Amino acid sequence: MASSSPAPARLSVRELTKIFNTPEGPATAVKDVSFDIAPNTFFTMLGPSGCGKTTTLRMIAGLESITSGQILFNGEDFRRKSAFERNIGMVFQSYALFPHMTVFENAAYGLRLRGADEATIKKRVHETLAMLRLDGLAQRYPADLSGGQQQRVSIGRALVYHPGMLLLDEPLANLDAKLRVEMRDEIRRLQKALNVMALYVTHDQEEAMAISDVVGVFSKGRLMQLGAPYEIYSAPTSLFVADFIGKANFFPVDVETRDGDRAAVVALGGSPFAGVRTVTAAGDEGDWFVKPQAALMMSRPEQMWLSSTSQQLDRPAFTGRAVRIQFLGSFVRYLVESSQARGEVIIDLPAFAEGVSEGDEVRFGLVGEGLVFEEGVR
Ligand SMILES: Nc1ncnc2c1ncn2[C@@H]1O[C@H](COP(=O)(O)OP(=O)(O)OP(=O)(O)O)[C@@H](O)[C@H]1O
Repeated sequence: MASSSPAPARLSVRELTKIFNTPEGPATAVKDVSFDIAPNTFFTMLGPSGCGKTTTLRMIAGLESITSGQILFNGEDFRRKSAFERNIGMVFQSYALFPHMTVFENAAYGLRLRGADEATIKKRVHETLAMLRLDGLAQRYPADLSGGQQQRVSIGRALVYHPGMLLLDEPLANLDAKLRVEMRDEIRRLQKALNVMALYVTHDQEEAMAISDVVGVFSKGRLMQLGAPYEIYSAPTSLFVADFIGKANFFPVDVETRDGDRAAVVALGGSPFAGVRTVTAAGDEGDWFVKPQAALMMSRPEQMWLSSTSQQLDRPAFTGRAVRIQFLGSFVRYLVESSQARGEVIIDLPAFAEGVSEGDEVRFGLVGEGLVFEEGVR
């Protein structure tokens, strides 16, 4: 007979929209958001304040009604289930522990609600507290714990009944920087050990990159891009994502010719570069960059070279002035002012550039191709 173990849970969100009625009239917080998350994935919703990530999470949790769209978990329509029936573990920034209950009772809460017997409760709570290295603190009250310990208890409380999905809304925001890094590694370790899907909300892009299998970048209620951290960093599909994730250098260019996805561009001052065009909105399959057309070319700081003006060059270059040189341990950062760039240029090199001091005129350029975006399309 075939094994009867349930298929691992998959999440599908379809054209999810949330419109709030506010005193100023209807306000769209989430607009046509769709994504598919594979079983056991650590998925992070990332974006600036007010972009709709918390509202999306709350709709999945059943804490917020849905204006339109669909949420399917394991093929089941979540709209037909109450928050309780969705069997979700939830962790909040504020911990939300019960102050009058011990650590043990806080952790036991979800099991009691589900009618578990005392022996099961004892076993599961002890297992969970041990996993979170809280075993010695079971009889303490939340007020007698550090912030990090309180957050561990709230994670334990969410995991103890083996939820189908773990939802975390900025869980580390109240912790100091060092503890945040420790806790994010621990959350990731637990999620992988328990094989549970995690949906995580943060506005901290480094945290999102470090913890996630898949990141969804949100802006103004829309999902702008979904991908592995490496993908959204190295192949952003919009100016917004290019700018929001990591550091980026932008150069105004004219598109001279194009061939499929590739463009030959000319920078201000006449230097020719090669670029890969990246599209953003739907519906731009047709003509793009009717030549010559203004665009922006993007490159990451570690995808740049830099040299002193005394060196002979046989490749296209920008010119500028190195206004600041920072030794940052594993790399050296050059901040360059150039009339050919939009804003200050950041160039990260593995070692000091020969013959370049602060204040010197420099030449610099892209290693390989840049990404070319239509200006203004974000
Ligand atoms: N109950 C509500 N009534 C009216 N508007 C709301 C409500 N909740 C959220 N909003 C609005 O919806 C938009 C999205 O809010 P949401 O909290 O989802 O953003 P967020 O990306 O999680 O931001 P933050 O990181 O600041 O929490 C915002 O403009 C917010 O003001």
